[in-house]
Amino acid sequence: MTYFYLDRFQQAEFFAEKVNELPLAPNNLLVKKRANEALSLVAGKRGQFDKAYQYQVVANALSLQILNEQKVKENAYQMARFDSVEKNRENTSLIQDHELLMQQKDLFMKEKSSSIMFSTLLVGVSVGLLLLLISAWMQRNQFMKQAQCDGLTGIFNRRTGQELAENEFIEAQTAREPFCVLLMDLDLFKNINDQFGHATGDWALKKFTAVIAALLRPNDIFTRMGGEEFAIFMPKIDKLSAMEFAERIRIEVSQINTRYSGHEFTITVSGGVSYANKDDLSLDPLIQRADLALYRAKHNGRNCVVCYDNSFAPHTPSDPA
Ligand SMILES: Nc1nc2c(ncn2[C@@H]2O[C@H](COP(=O)(O)OP(=O)(O)OP(=O)(O)O)[C@@H](O)[C@H]2O)c(=O)[nH]1
Repeated sequence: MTYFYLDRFQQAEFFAEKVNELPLAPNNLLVKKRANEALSLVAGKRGQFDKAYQYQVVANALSLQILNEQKVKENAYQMARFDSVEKNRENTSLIQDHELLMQQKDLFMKEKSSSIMFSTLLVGVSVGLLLLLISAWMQRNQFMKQAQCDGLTGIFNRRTGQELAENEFIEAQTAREPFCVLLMDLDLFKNINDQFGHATGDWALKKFTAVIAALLRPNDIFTRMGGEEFAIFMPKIDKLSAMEFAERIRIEVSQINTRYSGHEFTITVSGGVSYANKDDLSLDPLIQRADLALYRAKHNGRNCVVCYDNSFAPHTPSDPA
């Protein structure tokens, strides 16, 4: 164009032709348009109006193409902007969703931890209560045992043993079943205490109890009546079997090895057996008769068993056995 305005048409035409030969790439559109305009002007100056017109048409077409290119670029730019705005919006929404999720997660974790705390507390309180109940129950059992049993030997004390035996006796009488009592008294026990001391006497009482406990039947009620006097209340056993059992006890006791007490001595026991009559209304007369038999055993020289019979008391009720 510069050459054209300097009236150097030939040079203007030469360079415009050169530019016009460039390929129809988007970067070349503008220069090609200007080249065609220059060629059109040159042709117009030379009076070649047809040619000028054609160059002008090409220049216009190129202008249009340039305009289209710009529009396409603008559209692309707008689309890109729109995309970017849309992506930003999506990002913001995603971030908000994420924050919401995190808050929900936080809430869930808090709820979970408080529920775990509550469960732990509940389990702790339950276990504590259970332990308290168990210890109360064990204490109750211990108190009951202490109230029912003799502290030294662990067998029933007189009150409990006689109470249990009384019930068994009434049941036996109602069912017309036999019932026997064996009263036992350790022989010359005072001598053991005096010679070897009270602790050895205690050892002898415990050993004596253990030996007899091993011989008892499940129904027998073994009782410490007091001091060195013991009783076995025997439901469902006749006087013959009761005598055999008493004799067995006597022998076993006489064979106790006392070496483990630290002293060597002999333990013997005397026994009195009585049996229930149909006229007996309570356990007391049986115990009294067993006591008489025991007294007779002591009188007979100790270390023996005597069974009560009518000869002890000629005026007592008749003996059906
Ligand atoms: N070590 C000890 N001795 C006891 C216990 N209870 C009673 N005794 C003693 O037992 C002895 C009983 O003596 P006595 O009643 O004279 O009778 P015994 O010496 O066994 O003579 P006999 O019964 O006639 O054979 C007393 O010395 C009491 O102190 C006890 O729990 N432990």
